[in-house]
Amino acid sequence: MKASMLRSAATTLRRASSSSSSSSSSPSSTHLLRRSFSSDSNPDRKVAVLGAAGGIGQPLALLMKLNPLVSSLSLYDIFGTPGVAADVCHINTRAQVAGFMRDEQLGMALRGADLVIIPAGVPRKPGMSRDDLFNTNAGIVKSLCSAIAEYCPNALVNMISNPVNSTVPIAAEVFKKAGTYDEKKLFGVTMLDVVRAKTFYAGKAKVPVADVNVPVVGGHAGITILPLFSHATPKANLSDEDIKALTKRTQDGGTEVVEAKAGKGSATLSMAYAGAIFADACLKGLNGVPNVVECSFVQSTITELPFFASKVRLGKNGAEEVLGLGPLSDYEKQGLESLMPELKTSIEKGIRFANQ
Ligand SMILES: NC(=O)C1=CN([C@@H]2O[C@H](COP(=O)(O)OP(=O)(O)OC[C@H]3O[C@@H](n4cnc5c(N)ncnc54)[C@H](O)[C@@H]3O)[C@@H](O)[C@H]2O)C=CC1
Ligand SMILES: O=C([O-])CC(=O)C(=O)O
Repeated sequence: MKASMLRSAATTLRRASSSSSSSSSSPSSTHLLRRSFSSDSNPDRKVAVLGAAGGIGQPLALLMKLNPLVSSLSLYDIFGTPGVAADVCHINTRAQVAGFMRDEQLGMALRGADLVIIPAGVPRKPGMSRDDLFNTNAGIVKSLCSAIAEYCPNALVNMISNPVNSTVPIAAEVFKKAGTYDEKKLFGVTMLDVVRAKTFYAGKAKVPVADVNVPVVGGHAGITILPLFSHATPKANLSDEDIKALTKRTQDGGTEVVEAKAGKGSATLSMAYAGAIFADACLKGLNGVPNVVECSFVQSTITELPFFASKVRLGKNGAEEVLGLGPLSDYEKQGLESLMPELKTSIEKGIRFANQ
């Protein structure tokens, strides 16, 4: 790629990144590209991706390889990882890449990891809900989390596998049983909801997308996804109808992609982007960068539910602070009330499964 083309790609990505909900400058693939060519002065960090040969796993592996905060990138799947690792490792950036396949190599993939990202499991087809994935993905997540407890109990875990509203509680229970649970280190990745809310808001409000911040709270399925457009910046004078339409589109964003892919899976590229941004925020937190704030589904006391997505301050130990919801509009209050029963059921389903 010519230097001018690279500069232009980096500029586009930098603009996208500056719209993060972080109260400081948030990371992004912008950074990932721009800083790929800078010095290796950051501390060593090992990142493991479980499900690395999949639709999300492959582009996520690429984006993590571009991240200068990563010194070691471990790619694990039940098949296909030697090819993905051979491909990605030719990129002339800092991270040393290794591919691992099948159960017997899972320990090696995980040992020493600072951050484990889990996009392993089946995606939706049209007509399915995320909860329809539970029967397959719950078992996958449970066994991967048992291995994390054994081989890298101190790692941060970024859970992408659906249904996130249940897989995060499953992971928590597995870690509790193993005696390794630290609520600060377990994150359900809801960043794609934030990415979508920002994109849709910018389009409707006609403001530069790079400047937009929108927190998204609750969970990660249908009405449990609650974008707080009353907190959106820059402020815009949108009608109640506009806000309703934006909320619905954000809640149905995953389904929009599932239907467009017509049986070939769900969001992969936008999810890899969102996952890479969230992982980068976690690494920045671990490295002591101040004021890194992103939304995530975490153990929480801000509502009566044990897990809830909201803004989280990331630090050296993971989730240093779970931020409250702040004032809500009447429409958001209604949305919050409506989502609680469904989210409660999904959380309890995960906890029950893990304790069977
Ligand atoms: N949190 C979020 O916002 C989003 C979550 N997702 C979820 O991410 C998951 C993955 O989606 P895709 O990558 O599109 O699916 P995919 O089917 O393309 O890839 C999944 C990968 O997981 C691997 N896998 C299966 N069992 C495994 C195990 N025990 N250990 C390691 N790897 C294993 C498969 O071999 C495959 O390569 C799905 O559950 C999907 O619903 C998707 C989009 C957004
Ligand atoms: O909709 C799905 O099944 C995948 C997903 O979680 C999303 O795209 O938000």
